[in-house]
Amino acid sequence: MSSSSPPAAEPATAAPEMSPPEARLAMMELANMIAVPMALTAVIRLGVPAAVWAGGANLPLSAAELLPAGHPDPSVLERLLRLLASRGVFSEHAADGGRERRYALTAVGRTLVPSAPSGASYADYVLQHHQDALVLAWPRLHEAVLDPAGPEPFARAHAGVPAYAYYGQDRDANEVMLRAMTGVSEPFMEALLDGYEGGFEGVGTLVDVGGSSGACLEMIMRRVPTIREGVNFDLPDVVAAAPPIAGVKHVGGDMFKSIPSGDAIFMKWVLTTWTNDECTAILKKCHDALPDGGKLVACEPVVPETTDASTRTRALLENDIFVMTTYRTQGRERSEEEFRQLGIAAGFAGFRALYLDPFYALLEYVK
Ligand SMILES: C[S@@+](CC[C@H](N)C(=O)[O-])C[C@H]1O[C@@H](n2cnc3c(N)ncnc32)[C@H](O)[C@@H]1O
Ligand SMILES: O=C(O)c1cccnc1
Repeated sequence: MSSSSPPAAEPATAAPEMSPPEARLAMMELANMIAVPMALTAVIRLGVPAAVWAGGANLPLSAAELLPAGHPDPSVLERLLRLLASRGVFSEHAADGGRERRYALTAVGRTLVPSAPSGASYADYVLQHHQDALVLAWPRLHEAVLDPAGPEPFARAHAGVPAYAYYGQDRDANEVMLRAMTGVSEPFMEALLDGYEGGFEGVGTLVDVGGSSGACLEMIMRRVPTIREGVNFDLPDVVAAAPPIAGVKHVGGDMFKSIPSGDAIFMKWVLTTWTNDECTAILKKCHDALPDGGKLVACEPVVPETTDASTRTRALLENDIFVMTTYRTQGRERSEEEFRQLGIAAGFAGFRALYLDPFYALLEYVK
């Protein structure tokens, strides 16, 4: 997938007229939707995806086989697996003449198993989003509507401490965040590097702003050997927990104050969490750190113009509300035009968007 225009929207199908019982059923499903991510979190905490995958075997296993021998009641786990099979995470197989249900991972379920040497996967992202500290913010979502200029729900739930500062104060939360970002970024970076051929040509020093563990930078440098030096720039507490990477210098600091200079800047999933004014401030610091003609390569979700029921639209709109709840009420997914305008406000002369992946777009700003 590589294009300068976003993936086509699903044809706008008029919502079929539902009978009252069908409508009540649809609302019953929505009212209990929390069961899906929490069942997912539970099976990950229990190590189920890795046990089923078993190094690539992916043989259908029963709940009893997934639990320690002598477990008093495997039916509790089986109920979670049935729900997740109905949601496409597991495939269900009948065994023992239909008396036993067994479960293997689908393609969706396989995203929960690490595919890169870091050992991180989408399972870490699921765990990050459903840890107690983040879940506590959700019941306060309506307060973001009533007080849109006030603190975001996460800060309201944590005595005014915003999420990034909270991670810095809590070793476990910091570790979970690093793994979550790595787990989501690694498979995307493969797609980016396949589609953005020549994009880093002529770059000797590349700075990753908000680079977290440095996993993205490591992948870029493995594929583009002409980059001699990588600078992984993030908050001091974050780089302190990042693993050493050959050719990469971890630098702690604050992107609102100053950003290390380089031939080009990479920045992934940073702008979405900040307000328009904060984004302009970050982009201005990037502009200052680049030579004339230098590029900022940003990767961010771009919100679709149309509203439909496709998986892509739902994933993007749900993530927009996650950002509103966790990072900033006015931090948000933006349209391509909004990203272009942010670049102009910061002094960038050129802009283009490439759609190399259904979730993230590549936004290229040229000084
Ligand atoms: C959502 S994460 C994205 C991580 C990584 N770029 C990726 O996509 O895998 C945003 C990153 O921005 C970093 N960050 C937040 N505030 C920052 C600041 N003031 N200066 C530098 N980095 C910051 C966070 O610590 C975090 O690692
Ligand atoms: O964890 C997330 O979903 C996330 C992180 C940064 C920016 N937007 C979303």
